[in-house]
Amino acid sequence: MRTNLQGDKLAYNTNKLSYRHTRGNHTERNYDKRVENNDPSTMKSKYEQRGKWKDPNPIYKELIGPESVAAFMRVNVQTENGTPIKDVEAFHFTTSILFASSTGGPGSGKGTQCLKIAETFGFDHIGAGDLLRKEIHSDSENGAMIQKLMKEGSIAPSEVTVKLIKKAIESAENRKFLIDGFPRSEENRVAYERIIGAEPNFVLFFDCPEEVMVKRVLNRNEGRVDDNEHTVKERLKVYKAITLPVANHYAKKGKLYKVDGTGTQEEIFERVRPIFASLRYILCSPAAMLPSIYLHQDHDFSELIYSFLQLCFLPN
Ligand SMILES: Nc1ncnc2c1ncn2[C@@H]1O[C@H](COP(=O)(O)OP(=O)(O)O)[C@@H](O)[C@H]1O
Ligand SMILES: O=c1ccn([C@@H]2O[C@H](COP(=O)(O)OP(=O)(O)O)[C@@H](O)[C@H]2O)c(=O)[nH]1
Repeated sequence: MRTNLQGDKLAYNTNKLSYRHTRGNHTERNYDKRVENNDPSTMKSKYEQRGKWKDPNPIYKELIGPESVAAFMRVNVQTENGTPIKDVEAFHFTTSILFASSTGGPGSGKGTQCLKIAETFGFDHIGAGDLLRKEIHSDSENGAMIQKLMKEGSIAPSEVTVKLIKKAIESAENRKFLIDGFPRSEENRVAYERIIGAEPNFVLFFDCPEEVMVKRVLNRNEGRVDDNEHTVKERLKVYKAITLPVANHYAKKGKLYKVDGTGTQEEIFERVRPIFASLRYILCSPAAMLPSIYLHQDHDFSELIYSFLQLCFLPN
């Protein structure tokens, strides 16, 4: 038995801190058993023996980094009688910032779906094209140049777009961003990583046949300078030559989530929803995730969490 700074009796020694448990006993024997059962390597081999082990979905590997898990532990470690241990480093909780991106051809439905995602799952929606259009209408020094490039179906200089995205991120209160229609080129991607200092945690890709995209663009009717037959042809060329390779880059990293972009808006959203539904559970309610797992100070918690997620929430 040890005491902390407030004089509370700690249930176990420092590397056996008890984790608040809604059921069961906090006896030392019970605790040891639980540590053994929930130890990542034990857990993995147990499920491997049963032929049930699958590598976790890469989305979650990205999201639940050791940093957020460590913070999670600090907040939740408690004494035997349930009062928080106050000499544990800090009581703040920091979830990793989540950056999601969407890509796909013009008219593939990115904007429409991203708005629904943002509304349903509490993301800040940052439309790269929207930011550029605002810039055109704000009479900024770059406005005329951006308008010319848009009309040609080309891509604006990366520095300009990334700085606008950065500003939008900085002025948002949220920690979850959905950056729509970006990155559109390899140069965009590199500039984003350099200026923002992060890469998207995952990228949604709306897969849509060309004729469907063209039809949607020509019916968009929002008065855009680039929604005409000539420009849409140019945009499709740019998309195939310059944007698709970036999507392939993310695919190789296991970050690309391809969504069939045909059908009604509702049908598409039902394909997107499961991806974000499980994310929401993880991001909004980390404390709800691990009600019965004891944590061991020296462990790499991320593996433990991956195992848990894999067993409980992931469909495959
Ligand atoms: N599933 C859909 N079926 C029919 N029209 C759609 C669908 N999704 C979006 N649209 C319409 O098609 C146009 C292009 O969609 P948008 O979301 O702006 O695409 P993107 O952002 O990829 O260019 C818009 O007018 C939108 O209302
Ligand atoms: O990161 C971006 C996003 C958009 N655009 C420009 O804005 C236009 C419209 O893009 P948006 O995503 O709004 O529409 P979409 O092409 O998907 O219909 C593109 O063709 C580009 O000219 C750009 O240069 N960089």
